[in-house]
Amino acid sequence: MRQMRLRIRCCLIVILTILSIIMFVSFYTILSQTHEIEQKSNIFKKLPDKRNLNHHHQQQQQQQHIPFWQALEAQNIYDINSMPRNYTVENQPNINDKIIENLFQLVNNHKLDIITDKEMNIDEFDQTFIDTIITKKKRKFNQKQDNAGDNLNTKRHKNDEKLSMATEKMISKKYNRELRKYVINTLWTYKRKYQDMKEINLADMLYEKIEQNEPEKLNTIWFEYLKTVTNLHVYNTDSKILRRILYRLLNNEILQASELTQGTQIKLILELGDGIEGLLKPYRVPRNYQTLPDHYYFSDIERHHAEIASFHLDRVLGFNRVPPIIGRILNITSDLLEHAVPDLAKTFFISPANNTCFRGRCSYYCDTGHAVCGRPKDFLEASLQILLPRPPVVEWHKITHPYRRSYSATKYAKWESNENYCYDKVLNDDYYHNRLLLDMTDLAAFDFLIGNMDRHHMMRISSFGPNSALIHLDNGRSFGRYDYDDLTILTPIRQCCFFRYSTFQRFQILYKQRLSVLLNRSLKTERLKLILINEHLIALDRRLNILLHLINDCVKQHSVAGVIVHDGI
Ligand SMILES: Nc1ncnc2c1ncn2[C@@H]1O[C@H](COP(=O)(O)OP(=O)(O)OP(=O)(O)O)[C@@H](O)[C@H]1O
Ligand SMILES: [Mn+2]
Repeated sequence: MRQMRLRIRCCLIVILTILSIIMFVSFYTILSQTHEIEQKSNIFKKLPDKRNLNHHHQQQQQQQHIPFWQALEAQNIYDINSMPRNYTVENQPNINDKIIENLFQLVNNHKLDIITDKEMNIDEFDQTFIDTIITKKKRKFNQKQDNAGDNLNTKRHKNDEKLSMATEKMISKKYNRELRKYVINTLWTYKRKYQDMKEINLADMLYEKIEQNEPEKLNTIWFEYLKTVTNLHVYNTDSKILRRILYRLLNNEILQASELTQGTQIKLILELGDGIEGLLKPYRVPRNYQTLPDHYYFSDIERHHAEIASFHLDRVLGFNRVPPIIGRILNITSDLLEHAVPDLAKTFFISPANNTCFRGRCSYYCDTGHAVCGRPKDFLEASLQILLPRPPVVEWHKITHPYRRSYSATKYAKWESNENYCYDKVLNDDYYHNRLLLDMTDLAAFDFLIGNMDRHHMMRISSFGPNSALIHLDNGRSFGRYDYDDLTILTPIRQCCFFRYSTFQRFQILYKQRLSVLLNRSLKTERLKLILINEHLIALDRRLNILLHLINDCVKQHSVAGVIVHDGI
């Protein structure tokens, strides 16, 4: 009997030991996985960003470990802990709220929205003066174009400086004044011409083509969405379709993945069924990664979260010119590799860390050293944007931005040295005597807020005809700095001193209700967490203030009616 008891006890002890070993092993495995997550931040602690070396010690103490249970919740745990959070803003502006309030009052007193043509408070411009000067200047400009070729080289740059100095002398301030009046007049004429025009939508425009070639697409959600893509915007906030199309982007099964060869950095086209095609840009860098100090805007890596944030900001600003986009988590193997066309499939591999990667074939960052890899294994965050119909179905206008940067480390663009550039090149050109001018200033305001220096072209659907809004594509190189506001992005507004009335009114509301609060609210609807870190939100409020100060400077110089234009849009 005693022996029996002893045996039972022994058995119990053995079972308990085995159980505790199993528990210990499984607990260790879970812990070590969390440890893997936390290790990343440790790596960054050992290798601080050079710019922040002086702050580094401080920040090291500030960085805290994220508890295990929080780590399970936060998908972007790498992002949250990966880099120092302390910073000082460079070129901090002198902001005065009173100036902004006064500006609002001044503009509101003008009641630009109810002024009729007759009451327009702009003096008659001198038509003959404009005519003679414009023809002269056009001839001169064409000559310059012919002489210098199309390259932005230093030699030409020096030449231009001489020429533009001469031009400036020849064409007096009077010319600029007359030209400004003339442009405002053309915009009023434009308004009169188009204000009663019905919006055109893509569904109506493409109906026959689709009925002939792919009639099955007429009953899709995609076709419903096309009804809301018009010459004025690429979605309708009031329509249920926006929610439905975002839902499809987020949840539809991926049927095929291929690489979009246009552009420089990796992006995939995903076929999503229901007629929908999506443009995917993958996770590349953490949310608080700042553009490397030695990188020009044209070397900067594209950020999927910047694309998503830009969509939300554009919507908050009331433009509705960024095609709908969502953040989505994908499985690299089952969502992408298993549906990849052969050319793309060839570029997949398993990394030494056992993560699935692909590198694609694009011209920038498409080598094994810069591959897109799962973190961990197959887990990939990406942005997915609806792909609008492209040529030959729909014709696009790709307009070289007059304020395009030089895309070279050694060369300058003309607008950088010629303060009269807007009058010389933009206001002078009847190509801009329509909505394009104020679309361009809208875009400059948008780009300044998001910190995008990479706006080399302006895109619009030309099939809509001349009254067609710009479409704000390609915002991946924005939100690169939160500690620096690049004032040169505002050059179109500073030099032209024009701004759209409706945009100004919207900005007034956003200023009063706080842009960062409204944007953050919009971002909360996103599935991916923490699209913009707080530092970027703070920067947005700061930049809106700077922009309003700039408009105030313009108004001081040219009066309200000479700057703020109500073009009916
Ligand atoms: N949502 C979209 N709908 C339709 N076409 C699109 C869309 N997004 C991008 N495109 C087309 O694909 C081209 C390349 O996309 P994007 O500009 O985002 O890539 P990129 O690598 O940044 O290009 P680049 O190097 O020229 O700046 C665009 O110029 C445009 O013609
Ligand atoms: Mn680009």
